[in-house]
Amino acid sequence: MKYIIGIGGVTNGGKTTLTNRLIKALPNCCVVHQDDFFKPPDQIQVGEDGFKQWDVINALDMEAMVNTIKGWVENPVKFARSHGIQVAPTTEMGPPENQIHILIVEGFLLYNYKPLMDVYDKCYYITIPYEECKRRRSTRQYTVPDPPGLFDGHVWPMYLKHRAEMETSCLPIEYLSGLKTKEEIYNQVYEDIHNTLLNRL
Ligand SMILES: Nc1ncnc2c1ncn2[C@@H]1O[C@H](COP(=O)(O)OP(=O)(O)O)[C@@H](O)[C@H]1O
Ligand SMILES: NC(=O)c1ccc[n+]([C@@H]2O[C@H](COP(=O)(O)O)[C@@H](O)[C@H]2O)c1
Repeated sequence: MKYIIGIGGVTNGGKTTLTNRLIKALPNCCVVHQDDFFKPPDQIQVGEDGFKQWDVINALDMEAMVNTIKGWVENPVKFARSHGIQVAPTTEMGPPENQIHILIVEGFLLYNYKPLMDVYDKCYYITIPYEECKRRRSTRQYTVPDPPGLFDGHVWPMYLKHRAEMETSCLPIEYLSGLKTKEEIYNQVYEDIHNTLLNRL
């Protein structure tokens, strides 16, 4: 059985932190990070506001991201092996039809791109309020550092726009408060996934 989990949400909400905890705990679990698909800086458009437009879907090579996910869907064992992830032997997992393969797709713009909308079996979305987001973001080092004013001029307005867009889609999204402790968020999600997978097997 294949199971694809989306961990979306606002920048610095705690997506990577949660994902890293889950991949350690879940069996045969691979991950695709949306951040790995950012185009190089010279291909990022500059908006009328003078800022490079990093927080839009065009800043990402979404075709490559979709192809990576398709690669996992076609052959999760091969995908895991080529990414250095140990696959449990079939004997440990029971018959092949009971073998679970999990893919976590993590990123800030997961639910705003049509070709990806129906790949997820479960959609999580982490939120934190403006002040906390700005505080966490101010300590974060990206490959390209944020110029002064980027958060208020581009990052936060784009987040609000994309979130509103996402909410008009029919995706069943489970919201998580990124203000809870890392442990609480992990426990909540782990239990949820665990119960869902037990019911499906
Ligand atoms: N539940 C949490 N409570 C407080 N700080 C958190 C929590 N989750 C993550 N952080 C911190 O917030 C920052 C961004 O976390 P990260 O997981 O990289 O976010 P994202 O992948 O959503 O951008 C890091 O410094 C991380 O330690
Ligand atoms: N990884 C990169 O190359 C890069 C460069 C510039 C900005 N960013 C920022 O990354 C953010 C998304 O990633 P997080 O959700 O991990 O914060 C966006 O808000 C974007 O502004 C990433």
